Amino acid sequence: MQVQAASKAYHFGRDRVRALDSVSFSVREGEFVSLLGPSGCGKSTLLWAIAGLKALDSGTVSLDGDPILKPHPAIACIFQEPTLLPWRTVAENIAFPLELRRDQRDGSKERIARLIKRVGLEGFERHFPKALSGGMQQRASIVRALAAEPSVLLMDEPFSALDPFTREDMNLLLQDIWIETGKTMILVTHNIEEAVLLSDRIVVMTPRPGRVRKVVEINLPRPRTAEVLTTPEVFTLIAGIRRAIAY
Ligand SMILES: Nc1ncnc2c1ncn2[C@@H]1O[C@H](COP(=O)(O)OP(=O)(O)OP(=O)(O)O)[C@@H](O)[C@H]1O
Repeated sequence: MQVQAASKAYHFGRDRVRALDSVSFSVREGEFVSLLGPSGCGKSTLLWAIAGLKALDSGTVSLDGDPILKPHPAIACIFQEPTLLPWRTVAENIAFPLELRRDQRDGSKERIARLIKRVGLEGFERHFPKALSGGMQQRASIVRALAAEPSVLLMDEPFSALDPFTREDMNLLLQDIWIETGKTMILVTHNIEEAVLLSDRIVVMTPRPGRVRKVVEINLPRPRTAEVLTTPEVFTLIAGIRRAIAY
């Protein structure tokens, strides 16, 4: 995945907000990269452009050399809100994107059943979303996103509406899924600890206009647990990232 000189401004009336200014970075296949920065630095704008859901003013996004100008079957997204359809059961919600694409590949049912079990939703397939907790709804969103076997998973603050304990559980689940599936993952977050726990590299962004301030490699062994965040080495790392954001 390649982002090259991505720029975008929003206009409303006579005002103009430069959301992104010549942002460039690349993500290797199978890599976990976080886009980290304060509110308003253009993280969501950038992620939506990578998803093919928002047009850039200039610059390009490409996957294996193909320009991304509209949603791409190899790229799936998970948003802050679970966005499950309230009138469909968990199983029907998960199958929905495949239905829309008329994707009837052999083994979809088995794959979905395996994923449901993997995220701990076995037994809840016939429940409606409102009967599930926020964490369970996001588990269903993860399965829905993975059901069509994308190669890239984009996530826009997927756990920020959850309580801290559930959030930690979800982070560890996501790490396990990343290790098991080897998918390329790009996470938007403003939580430094979350970014350090999960990422191979963190792209630290500046606010208005959003630019790349620095790219930080996280060379901690995996699988990582929350304890990794309490070591002096990681403490220093987090302080450095915090300084980079504040400066
Ligand atoms: N549709 C829009 N119209 C006008 N301005 C917008 C629009 N969407 C975003 N912006 C502005 O562009 C800038 C970047 O917004 P964006 O949502 O991409 O940032 P963000 O880093 O994801 O913020 P947050 O962490 O608060 O979600 C902000 O200043 C925001 O106010």
